Amino acid sequence: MDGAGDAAGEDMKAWCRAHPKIELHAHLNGSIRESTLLELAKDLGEKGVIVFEDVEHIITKSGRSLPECFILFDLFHVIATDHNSVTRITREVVEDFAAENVVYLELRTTPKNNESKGMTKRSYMKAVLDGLSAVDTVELVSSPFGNNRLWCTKEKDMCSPSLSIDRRETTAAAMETVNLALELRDSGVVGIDLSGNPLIGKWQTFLPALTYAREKGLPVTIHCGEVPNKEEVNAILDFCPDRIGHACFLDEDDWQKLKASKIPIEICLTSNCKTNCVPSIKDHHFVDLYSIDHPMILCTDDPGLFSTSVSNEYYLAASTFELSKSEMHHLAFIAVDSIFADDGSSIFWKRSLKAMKNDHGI
Ligand SMILES: CNc1ncnc2c1ncn2[C@@H]1O[C@H](COP(=O)(O)O)[C@@H](O)[C@H]1O
Ligand SMILES: [Zn+2]
Repeated sequence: MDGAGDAAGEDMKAWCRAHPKIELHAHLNGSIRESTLLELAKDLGEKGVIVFEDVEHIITKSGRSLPECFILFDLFHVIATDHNSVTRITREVVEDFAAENVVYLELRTTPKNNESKGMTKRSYMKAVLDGLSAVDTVELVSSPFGNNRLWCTKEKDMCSPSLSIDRRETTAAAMETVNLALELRDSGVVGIDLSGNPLIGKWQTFLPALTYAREKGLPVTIHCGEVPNKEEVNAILDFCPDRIGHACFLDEDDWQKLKASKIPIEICLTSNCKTNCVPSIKDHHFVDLYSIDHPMILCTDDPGLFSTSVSNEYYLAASTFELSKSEMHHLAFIAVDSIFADDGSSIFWKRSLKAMKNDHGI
């Protein structure tokens, strides 16, 4: 790239970082700072719970296949699953998103039982909610429009948690998670996610809990087509979730169904590339979906695990698909239509972004 190209790239990078953004697909334990993971692992090493030297290189390794990611998550859960560390990582993760001008964050996490730490799904979620309350005000990057206006003055309120069902769980355990989510609605929980190793578990196991969530008015998002599984993709599309994540391995007839359904898709460019779910970013299904205006949201999936950020995902989209600032602005803005928070806050965020649009004539 020549000097002018470099400068344009740097300008777009700064613009993507400073632009107000919405993140709708991030897993708490996939978003932990590497420095925190290393520190917690070192502590456990000193206590003799793990051998630090054995895990250090696994934590810092950058390229990982999809199966390797799930081995790593099991390690993260050993390192980070006690109440205090859950509270700490939640606070840090939200502050990190806020620091790059994420104005609304749906952070999902799998409530966990861990008898050895006296942890139940409920106490795990209490630790997460404590972390949200402990979020400090973050100094936001300045606006891309030359003033220093803050778009999110109360970072504490920017995060709406969702509860994940892990594909390793039974129907009863999935049901317990949905009941917990319903119980915690007043504390800000906004939805249910189905995630976990896509090679494990059967759709029929989770369907009763997902149907129950829907009956109770709790929005549902589902990891769909992360590996080829036509039968399941079909069943998910028939269920018609409020959003889906990934959508990498779909046959032509599934694509037609998905496009007709207008179900918003959480797009995770780096995650899909690093786990070899797509051959390269330029071959990503984003291109086809963008050309027909299908609702999409640029997301990170696991910013810690994949060394990325929402700003970086925006920059990747802008630079790979040659999108202008105004096209990127449109992409950031339409994400508001897919958030799970109730109408009031949805309208609020929409207004914030609209005000910016009017003020700056974008
Ligand atoms: C890479 N693509 C992915 N596909 C499917 N599930 C994923 C995932 N990335 C993360 N998770 C799910 O999120 C958990 C970690 O966060 P929490 O402990 O819930 O906060 C993982 O154990 C897995 O169940
Ligand atoms: Zn995910």
